[in-house]
Amino acid sequence: MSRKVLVISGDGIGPEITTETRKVLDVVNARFDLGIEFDEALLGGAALDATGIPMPDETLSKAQDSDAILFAAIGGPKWDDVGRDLRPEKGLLQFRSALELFGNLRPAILYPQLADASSLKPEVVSGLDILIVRELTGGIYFGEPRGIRTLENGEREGYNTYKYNETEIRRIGAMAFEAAQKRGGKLCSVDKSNVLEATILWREIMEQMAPDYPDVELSHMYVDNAAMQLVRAPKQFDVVVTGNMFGDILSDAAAMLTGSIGMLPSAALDKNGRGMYEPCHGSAPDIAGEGKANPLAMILSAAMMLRYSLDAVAAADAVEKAVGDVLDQGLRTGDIYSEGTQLVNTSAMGDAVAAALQA
Ligand SMILES: NC(=O)C1=CN([C@@H]2O[C@H](COP(=O)(O)OP(=O)(O)OC[C@H]3O[C@@H](n4cnc5c(N)ncnc54)[C@H](O)[C@@H]3O)[C@@H](O)[C@H]2O)C=CC1
Ligand SMILES: CC(C)CC(=O)C(=O)O
Ligand SMILES: [Mg+2]
Repeated sequence: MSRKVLVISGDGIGPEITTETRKVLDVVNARFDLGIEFDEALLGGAALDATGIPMPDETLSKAQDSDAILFAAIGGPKWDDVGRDLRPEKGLLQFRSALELFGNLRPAILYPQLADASSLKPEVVSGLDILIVRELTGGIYFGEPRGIRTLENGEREGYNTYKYNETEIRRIGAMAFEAAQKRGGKLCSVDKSNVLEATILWREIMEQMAPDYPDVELSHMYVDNAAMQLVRAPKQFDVVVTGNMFGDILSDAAAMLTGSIGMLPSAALDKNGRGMYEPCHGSAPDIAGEGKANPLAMILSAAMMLRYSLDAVAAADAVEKAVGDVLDQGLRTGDIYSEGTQLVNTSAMGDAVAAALQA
């Protein structure tokens, strides 16, 4: 079976956490005889520096020729002034869109060993296991028209367009309903339909779809309340489905329930299940190059890749167990450190996960 993985290490802490994730993948590749072939490509700031654009054609064609993509993160202050169309973030959005990676699964699971690191009290988060399904290639991050224009009175105005069509809503809805069927049978659709027309349609379509999934209990919540409920009583949620921007924001908040943004993996999937696997966090320029980054979100993203795109479930289980083992050993990067545990750097954390896999 062909297993070609394209690795994109990106900017900031990206190369550091990619090195650790490759260590882990190299061990499972050998131990489970997976035959994964790795290739590399540029995206974001690194691509802009090397080629003059943030998403080179070569990166897209390599991605189209791969079974899965493993991506770290892009961006940073170095590229703040390059212009809107050349920004690393623009390259990432173009890449997700070109590959039609519309469904972003962001599981927020609390490892019991990290109960002390969560922003909430242990009794509020213990056993937390929620899945945020974020629409990834539409909504206000992509809507046209957009821009900054000069008005008749001479002042400038920035504007964006929030829109979703029925096809976009139905395909993310189907992914979320199906996920809820496989989990606890509860789906909460998060919108702002008291104000935004695009989400009035969103809610209407979710309601229309519900009878096709009689085993799923559909509810709706406004996004402001959802943000509050997420930090008040997060275990009320099973699967949450929401648009691009709301999902971006709510999943960063959910990360803190699991101890750190450095613990939240994700899968961005197309309609055939081909995926790009990436931590939910960004390039963390404030700690880049210091050996402080937590590589576990990317390592757990690699486990999702093994499970969903490479048909290597036993290897995925082994990686997730190895992460639990190093947490049991008390090893912590700074973002998840608490008293009585052992502070380690990025590379020691990667080494420990790789060693746990060999044990
Ligand atoms: N998918 C991607 O490539 C994303 C890229 N970005 C870009 O990343 C750059 C920085 O954005 P920020 O808003 O600062 O978000 P960020 O997620 O990079 O960092 C936010 C905070 O979390 C910490 N952090 C993030 N990942 C960590 C890890 N693995 N271990 C330990 N601490 C970690 C950082 O040190 C920082 O204090 C920007 O250029 C932004 O556009 C932001 C989010 C996602
Ligand atoms: C460029 C941003 C939309 C990336 C981001 O924050 C994310 O995907 O979580
Ligand atoms: Mg984000």
